[in-house]
Amino acid sequence: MVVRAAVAGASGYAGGEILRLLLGHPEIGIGALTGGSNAGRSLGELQPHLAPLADRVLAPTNAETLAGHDVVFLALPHGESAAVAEALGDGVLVVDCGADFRLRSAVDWERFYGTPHAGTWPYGLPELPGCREALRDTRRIAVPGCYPTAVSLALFPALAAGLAAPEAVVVAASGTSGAGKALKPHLLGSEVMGSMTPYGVGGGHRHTPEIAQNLSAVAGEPVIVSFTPTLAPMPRGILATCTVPARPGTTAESLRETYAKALADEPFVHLLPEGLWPSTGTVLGSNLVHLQVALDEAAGRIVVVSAVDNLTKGTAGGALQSANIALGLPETTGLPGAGLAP
Ligand SMILES: NC(=O)C1=CN([C@@H]2O[C@H](COP(=O)(O)OP(=O)(O)OC[C@H]3O[C@@H](n4cnc5c(N)ncnc54)[C@H](OP(=O)(O)O)[C@@H]3O)[C@@H](O)[C@H]2O)C=CC1
Ligand SMILES: CC(=O)N[C@@H](CCC(=O)OP(=O)(O)O)C(=O)O
Repeated sequence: MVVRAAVAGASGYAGGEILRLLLGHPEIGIGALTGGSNAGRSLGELQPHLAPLADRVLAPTNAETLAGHDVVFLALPHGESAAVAEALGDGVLVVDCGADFRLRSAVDWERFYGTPHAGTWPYGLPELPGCREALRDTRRIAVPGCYPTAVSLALFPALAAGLAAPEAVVVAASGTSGAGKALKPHLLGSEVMGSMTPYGVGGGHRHTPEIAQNLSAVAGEPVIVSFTPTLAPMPRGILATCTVPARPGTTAESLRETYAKALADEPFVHLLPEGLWPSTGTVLGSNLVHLQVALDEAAGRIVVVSAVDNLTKGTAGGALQSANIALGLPETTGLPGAGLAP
């Protein structure tokens, strides 16, 4: 075991998923585990599914408890990462699952998060053009938001190939774990079970500028994004339905060929066989992204549907995939390439 990793926020959903994946990673050993209000409690009490780590006690989250590791995964609320990362020094690989270092625009950051912008780190979505190269040898990684992962991977091939005009409309459903483990009154079982509702409607969701940033970079021009998230009565998973206007000359064949070519070498992002549509169930617990494309000729729009597990490829798996690249390991090491079915 050559690499030692600490996980801050080990009592949360994202931290727990990072640990589940690290338990199966042959090159990374698990060092310190830290929490916030749960510091001092054992992981067995908090994350009983992580049986091999049941006796590990959570330390408080600070520079002392996180020091002495090669990699530190931060799975903390927004705004908590900058101070911790600064105290860790430049030689440590810091992988931040929070939003703090994702956006390039300080104006967008302040508008959507309401605090001063901490900075911008290499973006942990290797499949986006240019991102994989920027992750090699970096010591800082900003893990994308779960919706931006699902949406950016769905639309980048069409925009990069010039098949689509730069106006995306996205409606995406997420499982409740996307909101984290802390108690939220609108997320009680009786509010969520058997019911669906949108939120952040009208451009208010903080993932809107992150999606626009990613798509604009691949399109080479500003992409306007209308994004409507919805909450679905399931613990995990995102299903994103994304549409963009088809440019004249785009055909169903050219669309399919473009996606097949763009994704041919990707280990985790798969264009499903024709006629088969993505479902959250089939990617559950895996680092997979399933896509399907169609040309709606009557509406003149390209339709792309993507499915990801928000906690795996949408957070912890994406974090580990990017960390593998930064550490010089094969990108797929320790990552589940198959989902659970049924
Ligand atoms: N859930 C998801 O699908 C996704 C999450 N993320 C990001 O990952 C990060 C973690 O999210 P998630 O796991 O869902 O959230 P949770 O609420 O489940 O977990 C939050 C974790 O942070 C700890 N924590 C809270 N406040 C503090 C503090 N002030 N100082 C130190 N530790 C603290 C908590 O500790 P304790 O419980 O001990 O108080 C807990 O371990 C967030 O930035 C989130 O945006 C990113 C993509 C998707
Ligand atoms: C269902 C749900 O509430 N999902 C979260 C997104 C989770 C995510 O990607 O997280 P961060 O950008 O916060 O890291 C939300 O909409 O705020």
